[in-house]
Amino acid sequence: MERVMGGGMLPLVLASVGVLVLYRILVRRRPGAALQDAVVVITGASSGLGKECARVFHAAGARLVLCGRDAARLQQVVQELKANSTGTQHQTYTPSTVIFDLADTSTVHRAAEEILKCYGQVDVLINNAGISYRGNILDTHLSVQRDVMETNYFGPIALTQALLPSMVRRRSGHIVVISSVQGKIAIPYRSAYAASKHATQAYFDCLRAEIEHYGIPVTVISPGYIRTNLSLNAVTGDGSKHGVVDKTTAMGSDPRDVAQAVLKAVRHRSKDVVLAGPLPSLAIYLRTLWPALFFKLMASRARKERKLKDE
Ligand SMILES: NC(=O)C1=CN([C@@H]2O[C@H](COP(=O)(O)OP(=O)(O)OC[C@H]3O[C@@H](n4cnc5c(N)ncnc54)[C@H](OP(=O)(O)O)[C@@H]3O)[C@@H](O)[C@H]2O)C=CC1
Ligand SMILES: CCCCCCCCCCCCCCCC(=O)OCC(=O)COP(=O)(O)O
Repeated sequence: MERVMGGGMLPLVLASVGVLVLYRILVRRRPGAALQDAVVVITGASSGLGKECARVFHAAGARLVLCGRDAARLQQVVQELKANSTGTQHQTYTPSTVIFDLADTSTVHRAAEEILKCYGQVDVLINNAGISYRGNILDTHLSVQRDVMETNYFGPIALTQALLPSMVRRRSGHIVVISSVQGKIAIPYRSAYAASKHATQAYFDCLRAEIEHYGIPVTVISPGYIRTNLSLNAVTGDGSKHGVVDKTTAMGSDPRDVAQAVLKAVRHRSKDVVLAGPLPSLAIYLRTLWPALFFKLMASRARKERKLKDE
């Protein structure tokens, strides 16, 4: 009897694996949703990943609303996009800009109204803007913990909540947030940043479940290190700028590749995407499956960082 079952199981397992592989190939090959004429709002579009997202969504024919705090830098992005419009496969549009500070949630409602006035609707909101932090919890002012939370968490959720009713009315739209590997694992000397990204992950996971029945997908994207100004602009425990391009940042992924991955995730309405190498990905699994080992590794990482600082 056992031999009969064993002999019968193998083809079944092989067939299941075959179906799974075929499914994955087909899913990868799906062209995904078209973005021609879609109204795409990108926060933090003046630099780094946001600017590269602006490039790829513009080239895909989206009508962009670019957001940031610095009008001149955003205008520069608009000029660059206009200059690169010729020869693209799709019809392209000159982006609109809306200037506001995400850390000042009292202005976010007005900004949302301004965003909606641009094209009368929002098809994709990409919450990308953010700042990072470096510091030791013992020496970090509570105001710094709060400020990072305002920019990375309260700002994006205020903007999302202000734009959501118009999406619900149309039963159409897509909410995207750029989180981080640090939204899934917390590493030493990043408390404010990791906490803000964990909060982001939790909020948007709740939102996904709550608005699924309106046909509005929620995509959380968690990249590893990217070559941008993030570490340069990071704040320290006393609120001053870190002002250094860290080695990890300098050796990170090309923001153009990450922007292409964001485009793909939007087209495929992916729910949760980790864009990182094998070690961070392993660390994410370890945090859930073997937390004791993960905590040991993080303590050792903290020891090493302390030693480097003391030298
Ligand atoms: N670089 C990396 O290694 C990684 C980055 N990420 C995430 O990617 C996202 C983009 O960061 P990245 O491109 O790397 O960094 P950059 O510093 O290059 O870009 C950050 C952007 O956020 C905007 N921004 C910052 N603070 C505010 C604010 N208070 N109000 C409005 N806009 C603001 C900045 O605009 P301006 O200053 O012009 O107003 C800038 O355009 C962030 O959410 C970050 O956490 C995730 C994983 C890794
Ligand atoms: C049994 C063997 C297990 C091996 C497990 C290895 C564990 C390695 C730990 C890896 C930690 C990776 C941290 C990655 C952090 C990251 O990518 O963050 C992205 C950012 O948001 C960067 O922001 P920052 O301001 O920190 O530059």
